[in-house]
Parts: sequence; structure tokens; C-alpha cells
Amino acid sequence: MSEQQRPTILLEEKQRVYRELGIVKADFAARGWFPGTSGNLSMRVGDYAPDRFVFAVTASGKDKAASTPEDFLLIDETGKPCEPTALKPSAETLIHCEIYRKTGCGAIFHIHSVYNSLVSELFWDRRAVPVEGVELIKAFNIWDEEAVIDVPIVSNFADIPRIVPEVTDRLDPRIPGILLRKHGIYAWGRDAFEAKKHLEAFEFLFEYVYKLQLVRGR
Ligand SMILES: CSCCC(=O)C(=O)COP(=O)(O)O
Ligand SMILES: [Zn+2]
Repeated sequence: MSEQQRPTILLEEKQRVYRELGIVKADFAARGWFPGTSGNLSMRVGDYAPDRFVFAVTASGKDKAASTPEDFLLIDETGKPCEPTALKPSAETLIHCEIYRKTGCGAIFHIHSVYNSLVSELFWDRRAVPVEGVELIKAFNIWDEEAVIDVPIVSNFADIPRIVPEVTDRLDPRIPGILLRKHGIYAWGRDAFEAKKHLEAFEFLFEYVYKLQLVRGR
């Protein structure tokens, strides 16, 4: 996107988004959701447009439990920084771009946890984690009696651009999340509040599904 075409980002809007992401980052770090510098967060900045947008994303490889003035940078829809910066965007920025493009969401949170990694491997043969009739499915605004959902799982590759088409193919408009095999989960929502709600629900459900398997001796 050329300098001229780029939507104007108000300084106050950028600061508001950085502040909000900083609060989420500290919260998730306190829960142990960023082991070994893993995980990344992003949030849209400015006006929404389906094919032209800007978002703030975490800088790559940082200790996400620490709070510094260099935690976030602005990225355009192609995955490139929108302002001159020495910071490196998250290595997984292209996955964020694709999720924004496909879903129109406002915030995306990615974490690695033991339970999301376990279920992504346990159910790899089905390419989805089935969750049956658990109340917390309602967190995804699915209110059917005894609802059954399938949380998609896609291959994980060291080469991130190879993951992008897998995400494109498997995104389910009803399910605001996707698992990368033996890697972690991406969860999203209209805003940071909703993305966090979805992520918390996924993590609860993955722990439940895993423990249910154990209890049933499978
Ligand atoms: C050490 S974790 C490996 C990379 C990863 O999966 C991740 O979530 C963090 O990458 P980033 O570049 O966003 O720090
Ligand atoms: Zn990751």
C-alpha cells in the first residue's frame, strides 16, 4: 500500500490499541499463556475495510511477560510495517492478515498451551476437535440445545506462508478459532473483549475434552 493510499492512523487511536493490547498481554502472561516467548496478539487500528486495513501486532521473539515501549508495531494487510521501525513483527503476522481478511474480525490472540497442543495431536486424524453439549459453547454465540462443534486443526509448518492457505480452507464462520497441530490456537472476535472470551472458552473446552478422554480411558 502506498503512503498516499494508507488510511490515516490517529495517534490517540494507536495509543488506545497499544494500551488495550498491553493489558491483555500482561493478563495472558500471568496465566502462563506465553511460555518461552511464544504467542502473539493483534488488534485492528482505525477504520475497517475488507481488503485494506491496519493492525497492531506484537513484536517477534520478545519476553511477552515484560512490558516495554517496543512491544507492538503497526502492520498493513500485506504483513508489512506501516511506519519505519527497527522492530520485527511477529513471525506469524501473515496468519493474522489472513484471519482479518477472511473474518473481518477486530482482534486476534494466539497462545500455546499444553491442552491446546495435546488435543491438536489427539484429534489430528479427524482434523478437528469435537466438543459435544458443553455449556461454554454458548461463548461462541451458539445456543442450540446440546450443540456439537468441531474446532478445526491445520498442519503446522516452520515456513509460515505454507500455513496460510490451510487456514483459508478450514476457517469455519461459526467457530472463532483454529488450532495449529502441536503448536497452539488462534482465537478472534469483534474486539479484544470478545477475542479474550473466545480464547478462554476454547482453553476450558480443550481441557474438558482432554480430561474426559482420560476419565473414559480412551
Ligand atoms: C518460541 S515460540 C515459536 C514461534 C511461535 O510459535 C510464536 O507464537 C511466537 O512467535 P513471535 O514471532 O510472534 O514471537
Ligand atoms: Zn505460535
